[in-house]
Amino acid sequence: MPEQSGKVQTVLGLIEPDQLGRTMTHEHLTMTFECSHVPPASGDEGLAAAPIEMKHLHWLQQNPYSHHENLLLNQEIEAVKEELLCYRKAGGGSIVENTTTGITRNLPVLRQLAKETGVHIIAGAGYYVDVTHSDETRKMTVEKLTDIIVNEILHGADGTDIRCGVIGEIGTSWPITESEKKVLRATAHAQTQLGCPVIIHPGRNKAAPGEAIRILQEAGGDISKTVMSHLDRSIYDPRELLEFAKMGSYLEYDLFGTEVLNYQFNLDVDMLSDSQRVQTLAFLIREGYEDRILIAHDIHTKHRLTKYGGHGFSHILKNIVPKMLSRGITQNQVDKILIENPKQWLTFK
Ligand SMILES: CC(=O)NCCS(=O)(=O)O
Repeated sequence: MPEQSGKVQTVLGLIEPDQLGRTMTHEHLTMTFECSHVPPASGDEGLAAAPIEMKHLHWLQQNPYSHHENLLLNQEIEAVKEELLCYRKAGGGSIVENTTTGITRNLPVLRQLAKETGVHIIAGAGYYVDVTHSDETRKMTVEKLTDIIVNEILHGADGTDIRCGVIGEIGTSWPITESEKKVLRATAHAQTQLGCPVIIHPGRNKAAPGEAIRILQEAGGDISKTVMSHLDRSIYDPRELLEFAKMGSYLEYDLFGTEVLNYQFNLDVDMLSDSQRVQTLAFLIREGYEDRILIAHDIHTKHRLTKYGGHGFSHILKNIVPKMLSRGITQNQVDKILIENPKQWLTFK
């Protein structure tokens, strides 16, 4: 039985699950997102190249992926540190930092932030979406990929002795590519060996979450210990959502704070507002899924930091929790979503 059994693995070492406290299960503290750059609309090239300024903020909020500098969250370590101190003050305890290979994971920075702020940080093992896979990664067998992921959890990643505490976010596109399928199978095999938590980034299509879960399931993965991220932009129809929920994964609404008219990555999607996210949580609770819900902000660009006029890492604790309570979600259910469910998920079997 690995030493992780019954514990949660942070970048500073193993902790007791009860030490986690309120936990955001899908965030990034340092990463790059150039892989997802969207060319600006014709006429907006000047805005896309201008420094981030108050007078451009609305444009940036609506076009976050068209501004190169906005995609470099790794340049904001000091601002993120300030945010984490505020997060602690607001009652936050832990953050899952699921930056994986391909979007510039930086484990020494995560360890430094954990030491300086007292926030427990759980780092992610594995690989982001196909466009970020190296030729070497693409050529690897499932066995080789499994070994790498297991090693990132048992011994440390990126040449450090800093150990990841969760596999993911494992990136998938739509349709899921061959290289991504291998990584999903390796994820399931590593999870079988380690009894660890897994988190998946689905492609931007309503069929994507189900397909990723099916691949994991066929490879022996433990779906009850797997989180499906980004449901806010993936499955809208209530009946389809309940069909997906039956598959048994955690259901994550992790784009709290994102309010956009056009979702740049898929213009067919009407991105949920925060009010609609809260309504969806209430719906899932009524349908009996309160043990399966997780929430977060998935901050991955500069403009969502308070330094740039954004909502920051404390938005859920300061603004969304009161809204949940005012819409009939009980304090006990809020605590389940923010404390108990993350704890169950993050504890190694
Ligand atoms: C870092 C990351 O993968 N964020 C997800 C953005 S998306 O719009 O939900 O795909």
